[in-house]
Amino acid sequence: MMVRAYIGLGSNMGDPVSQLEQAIGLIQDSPDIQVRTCSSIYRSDPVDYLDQPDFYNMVVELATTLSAEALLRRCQEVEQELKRVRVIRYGPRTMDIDILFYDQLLIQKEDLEVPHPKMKHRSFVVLPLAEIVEDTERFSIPGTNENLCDWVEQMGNPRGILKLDTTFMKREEEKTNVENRKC
Ligand SMILES: Nc1ncnc2c1ncn2[C@@H]1O[C@H](COP(=O)(O)OP(=O)(O)OP(=O)(O)O)[C@@H](O)[C@H]1O
Ligand SMILES: Nc1nc2c(c(=O)[nH]1)N=C(CO)CN2
Repeated sequence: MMVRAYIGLGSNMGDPVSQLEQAIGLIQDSPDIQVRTCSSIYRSDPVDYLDQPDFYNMVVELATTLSAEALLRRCQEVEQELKRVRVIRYGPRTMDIDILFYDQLLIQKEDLEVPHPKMKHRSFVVLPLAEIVEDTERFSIPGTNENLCDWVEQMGNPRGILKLDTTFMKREEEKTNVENRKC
């Protein structure tokens, strides 16, 4: 059965923009996975562990016949192929891939929690997600009474995040507030 899934990608070591591009290429080349839509790339201040470079994040919509567990394994293989180095928890990494949503499923296993538990308050996930979801109000969050539009509204205008103009663009820009026009 073909299922819609959303993944979040992040990188803050090496050449993040090129690594995001490579990760999407590897995912697209996987049997049983199609890349449907990619958000813009967002550059943001690190959260949780602050003493590390800015992150480059994006969200991608997939169509897949893989189970959620098999999709997680494939995402972990792609992380490995990009030589992910992780020394410090929440610290710098060449590639981090999280499964945000897998259809409307609620999964609570030791090695896989979907919807991803931390994403609600992470502007670098919610904003790119809202960019590629057609109707944020109709996008309900499994396990809650909320929809994506509620999350966007609760977030207000987050600081320290910049949407890059072009996907896969390499340009240093001054960080400003991202204007939050969805909903
Ligand atoms: N939805 C999910 N997507 C990806 N990994 C998940 C998910 N839920 C649980 N995990 C588990 O998280 C484990 C550790 O992930 P990782 O090392 O990337 O954490 P982290 O990136 O440091 O922290 P964060 O959870 O804040 O992204 C993985 O081995 C995986 O089994
Ligand atoms: N801005 C930003 N900060 C982070 C990120 C990330 O992807 N983007 N990932 C982390 C580890 O999960 C910790 N902090």
